[in-house]
Amino acid sequence: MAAVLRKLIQGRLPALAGVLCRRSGNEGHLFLNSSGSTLMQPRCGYSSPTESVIVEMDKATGVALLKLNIPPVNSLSLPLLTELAIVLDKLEMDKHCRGLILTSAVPNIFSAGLNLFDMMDKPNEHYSEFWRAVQEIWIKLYGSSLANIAAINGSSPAGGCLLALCSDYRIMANNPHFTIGLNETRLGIVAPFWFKDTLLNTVGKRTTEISLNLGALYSPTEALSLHLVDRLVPETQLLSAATEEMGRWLQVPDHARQITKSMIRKSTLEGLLNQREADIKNFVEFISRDSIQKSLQFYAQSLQKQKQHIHPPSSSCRQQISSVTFARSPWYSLIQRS
Ligand SMILES: CC/C=C\C/C=C\C/C=C\CC/C=C/CC(=O)SCCNC(=O)CCNC(=O)[C@H](O)C(C)(C)COP(=O)(O)OP(=O)(O)OC[C@H]1O[C@@H](n2cnc3c(N)ncnc32)[C@H](O)[C@@H]1OP(=O)(O)O
Repeated sequence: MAAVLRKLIQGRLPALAGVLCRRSGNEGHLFLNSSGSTLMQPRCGYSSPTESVIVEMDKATGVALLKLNIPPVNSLSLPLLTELAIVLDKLEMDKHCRGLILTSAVPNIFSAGLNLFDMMDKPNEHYSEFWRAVQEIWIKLYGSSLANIAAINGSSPAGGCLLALCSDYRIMANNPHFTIGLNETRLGIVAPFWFKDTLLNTVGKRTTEISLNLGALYSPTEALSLHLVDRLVPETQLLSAATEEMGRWLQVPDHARQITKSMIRKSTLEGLLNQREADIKNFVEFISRDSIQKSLQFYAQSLQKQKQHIHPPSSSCRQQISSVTFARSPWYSLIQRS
């Protein structure tokens, strides 16, 4: 496979030779070194010692089912991101693995996005390490050489939505209680340029403009209409639909699909790979501001207060979800106080 890729890239697609990996420091994935040789490590097994990332490998099909398993909401903490990075590397290095289905083991939640507490009241060194780990996961997932399908079986705000956006295809459970979107502005923070680019590549400029500025969270039906997700299925059929869809992706020879994916995603990946350190510096400077810390604190408190004051949404009325989501915004807290 490495030989085929080398030949194709050196012989027929010289422009692709030497892309991406020189600055990435990532082994495997779609990154090739300047001589066109792959940077994959020797094959090895994989398992997650703490079971916060469950991997079920179907040896017959070469498809790995990866379930995030950090109750209550699969928030992406530094330990989870670190563990996920190790698992992704191992899958990428496994010569038998061709496809990855990403889902959640936590009922009703795909992922609540970045762990708020990793961005609050911490020293700058922690923010820096945390942001590097977030970047790493995006680079590994968005640049993965595996066919990657997200089986979105619950709510998926912010960083959770980003995880799904990294996939090649998104199938969501058609449950009106679930929401998905990049809601960062509602927390008083800003989605970084590479979150924005990933959304832009998926849904186009106008939808990105509206979604990001408003911090919009969408129901599955709305997400489908915006092409934020590709397909809706009843919850009970989600994994079988993802497996069936994976079959379609695996019918294409790996090298052809991988090079095609690399061509399409290369410039977006380079956008971050070319300025990782500057992006980390920017994040640390931004997140450590007093005003941003206050916004995050309001937001985290409002999440906890919701528990005390608002019953969890039990009816099928989507309006209720929207108002709960809005009520969690720090700005709403401020309006309420004034
Ligand atoms: C000039 C500047 C230019 C550029 C900027 C530079 C850099 C960029 C800067 C910053 C960008 C940072 C990017 C961040 C992206 C993110 O991902 S931020 C996280 C956003 N996440 C959310 O908004 C989701 C919040 N959670 C929810 O909406 C709900 O919890 C959810 C719908 C997921 C589930 O609802 P429900 O089942 O009712 O559960 P609860 O709400 O009751 O929650 C259960 C407990 O979990 C805690 N929790 C929820 N979300 C998080 C989280 N993200 N992190 C940590 N903890 C979380 C919640 O508080 C409850 O805790 P408790 O049991 O009360 O202790």
